[in-house]
Amino acid sequence: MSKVTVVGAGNVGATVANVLAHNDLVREIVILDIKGDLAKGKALDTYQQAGVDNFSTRLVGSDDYAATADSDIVVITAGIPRKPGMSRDDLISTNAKIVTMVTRSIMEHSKNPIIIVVSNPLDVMTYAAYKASGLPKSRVFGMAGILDTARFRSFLAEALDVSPKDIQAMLLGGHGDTMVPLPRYTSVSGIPVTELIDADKLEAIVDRTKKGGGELVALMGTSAWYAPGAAAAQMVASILRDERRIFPCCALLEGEYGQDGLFLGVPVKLGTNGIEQLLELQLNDEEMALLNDSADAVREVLDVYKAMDV
Ligand SMILES: NC(=O)C1=CN([C@@H]2O[C@H](COP(=O)(O)OP(=O)(O)OC[C@H]3O[C@@H](n4cnc5c(N)ncnc54)[C@H](O)[C@@H]3O)[C@@H](O)[C@H]2O)C=CC1
Ligand SMILES: O=C([O-])CC(=O)C(=O)O
Repeated sequence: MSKVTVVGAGNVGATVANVLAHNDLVREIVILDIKGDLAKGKALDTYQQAGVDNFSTRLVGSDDYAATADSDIVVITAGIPRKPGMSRDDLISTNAKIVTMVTRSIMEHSKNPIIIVVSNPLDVMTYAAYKASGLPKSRVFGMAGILDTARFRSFLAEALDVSPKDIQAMLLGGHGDTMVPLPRYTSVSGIPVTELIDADKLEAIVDRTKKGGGELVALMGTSAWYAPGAAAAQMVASILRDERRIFPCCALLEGEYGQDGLFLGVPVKLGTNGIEQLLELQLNDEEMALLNDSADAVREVLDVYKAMDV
């Protein structure tokens, strides 16, 4: 049994902790937030759910990094979420400082954790955590692709009147409106999705997926948390159980997909050591062009980060 720290006791962080506690595969979850009482309250509330839902995971809330000592996995959700009218990239000046500071503090108390970044703008915040941690690339990666494919799958399930469980999908690129859902790698119980739905309808669903985060921000005035929190918890579970599941995650590319020195969403295998393998798909020209556009969009934000003094 292991120890997991979730940094940020807000909407996403509290959901990650809650879902993970229900999985009952972690000895202790520490929720850390600059708002110490909020962290303590969310931890206490979730632990009081243990008697109702029958799990053994202990939960501790704190604003002191000493409580995070010897964490096996750290999920970073600290930072501001966007409001209607903002893009994820607008969060960079605030969140780059937060993610960098959080990562340094974590590394003072845990020698060799696996870090999963959730804070936005995701691809660049994952880069920031990688740089601040000094950890190998297999141990620092970001959550976005599970969420984005889950949205794609839910829209397809609704359109086809089938269960989202039976839809397998893949998606590449940055966690922004340039993300690249891949219909050619999407199937319903093994049946290519392109055989089941009109091209026009599929295109509309791809477009809705790309803007899926913004749709929720417009509805709620802040960004989503249930699906994002569950997605990050699913990554933790694959690592702790050494399930070796293949998920689209934000990973450092060093030549793969023609990109170098950029964190971008690609399929990876998650096991005990973090990223056990990065899979390179045989993309056609159109898919590759879309991925290159997405990489260019991420690189623009990365350049802003690199020019910052964090
Ligand atoms: N990668 C993805 O797919 C998703 C990313 N996000 C991102 O996750 C982040 C968190 O979103 P929410 O939980 O909705 O926000 P929230 O505002 O509910 O919670 C953020 C928490 O971070 C804490 N915090 C701020 N600075 C801190 C610091 N230096 N140390 C420790 N804690 C600190 C705040 O006190 C707050 O409790 C946002 O940046 C959001 O854009 C949200 C959904 C999906
Ligand atoms: O849209 C946002 O700002 C939060 C996020 O990344 C998502 O829900 O996909």
